[in-house]
Amino acid sequence: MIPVAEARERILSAFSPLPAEVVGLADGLGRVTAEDIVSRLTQPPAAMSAMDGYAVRAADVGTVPATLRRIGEVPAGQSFKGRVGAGETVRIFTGAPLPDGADAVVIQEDTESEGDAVTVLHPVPPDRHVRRAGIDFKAGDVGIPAGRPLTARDIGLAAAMNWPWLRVRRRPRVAILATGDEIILPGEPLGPDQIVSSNAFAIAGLVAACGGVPINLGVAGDTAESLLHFIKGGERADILVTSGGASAGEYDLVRDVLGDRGMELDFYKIAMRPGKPLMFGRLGDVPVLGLPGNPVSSQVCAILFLIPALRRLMGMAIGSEPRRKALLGRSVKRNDQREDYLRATLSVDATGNLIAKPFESQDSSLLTVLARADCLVVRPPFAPPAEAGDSVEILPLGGGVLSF
Ligand SMILES: Nc1nc2c(c(=O)[nH]1)N[C@H]1C(S)=C(S)[C@@H](COP(=O)(O)OP(=O)(O)OC[C@H]3O[C@@H](n4cnc5c(N)ncnc54)[C@H](O)[C@@H]3O)O[C@H]1N2
Ligand code: MOO
Repeated sequence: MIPVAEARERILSAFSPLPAEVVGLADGLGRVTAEDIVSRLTQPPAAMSAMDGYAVRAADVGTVPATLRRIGEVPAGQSFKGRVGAGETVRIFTGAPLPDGADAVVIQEDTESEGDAVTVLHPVPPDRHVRRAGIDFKAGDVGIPAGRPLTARDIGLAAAMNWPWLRVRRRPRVAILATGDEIILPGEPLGPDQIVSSNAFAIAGLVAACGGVPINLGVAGDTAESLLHFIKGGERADILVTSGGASAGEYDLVRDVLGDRGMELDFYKIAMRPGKPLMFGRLGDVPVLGLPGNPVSSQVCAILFLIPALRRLMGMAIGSEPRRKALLGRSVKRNDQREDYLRATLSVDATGNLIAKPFESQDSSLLTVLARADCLVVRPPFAPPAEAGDSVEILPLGGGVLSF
């Protein structure tokens, strides 16, 4: 059994960023930038009015009331051809360029006008209600760095920087194969002793949520023939993920069958609970991640190992997962040699502390517990017993809220 951190490193070292592709801006949401997005323009391109009112020379309205002569107007999208001289003003609108000579804008509510005479009732300092050229960004500025999954806000910024298309990483194709004679698909007629496949669907959801393309290969039976037949569908994938058939029984064939087929095994078995019989190897050009069959083991391993692999394929930085600290909501026993990932709820107590309360049962078959968990409490190998109130490390789980 190798430690969790080593398994993660070995998996990561098998992946490098996928080639880039060009997508239309509107299709960029969630895609990962393959290069810095550099502005093609300066924004605003010139000094602009932030208000509807009058462009003035601040020096002219230091003492009020001050009556100025209106010499023209400038709506947004046009520019004033002349120059504002002493005692003069130009009617201006929000988003219009400030005329030469003016250095401030008086909002129209602070003026009275009669014919060409505009009386300013309140003084303004230079630059009041003026947005100077380039205060948002300048041509050549990096707006969005490479390796960032694009939010709706980023798309808006890229559009403002005048990009109709973007270079992003190709989405990783993840072939997912469930295994087991007892496994059927949701909705199929259910025979006695059969189990409905949840793993492949949960993994597919995770892949899609992370920006990958899940390819569901179906369910292989517990024979070499069946496995070999089904894995063919994974040939053009960026990674093949299997679920089940990973442990010690006579029907747990994945490692042996893929081995006979030429898979180079990198490692098998890690010091982790749930997820001990994790396997990683390479079949031809395709990395293979063999997840255990137990549903919680399968999903927790996908969170810990498949997500970082996808991030690397998409050229994203691989930091450590977003781990945080919380206080235990109940006591836990000493840990053995396997790093433990306990399913737990998160809440905030009356004094504002984050409380992680592990579920009483941590059996790796319990899908209800996993679905209701807000985080995983990480217990290092050989951690001593811990009491309610002790500080622990947690790995928050995403909760159905779209990131925008
Ligand atoms: N003698 C030993 N037995 C087991 C060991 C061991 O070290 N020695 N390890 C245990 C651990 S830990 C795990 S985890 C499981 C992993 O088993 P497999 O990967 O071989 O998985 P299966 O036997 O195929 O299935 C286990 C369990 O999960 C259900 N399953 C399988 N696929 C799916 C699916 N797609 N959707 C939902 N549920 C699925 C399957 O019906 C079984 O109940 O092995 C222990 N045994
Ligand atoms: O590792 Mo198994 O995943 O303990 O159930």
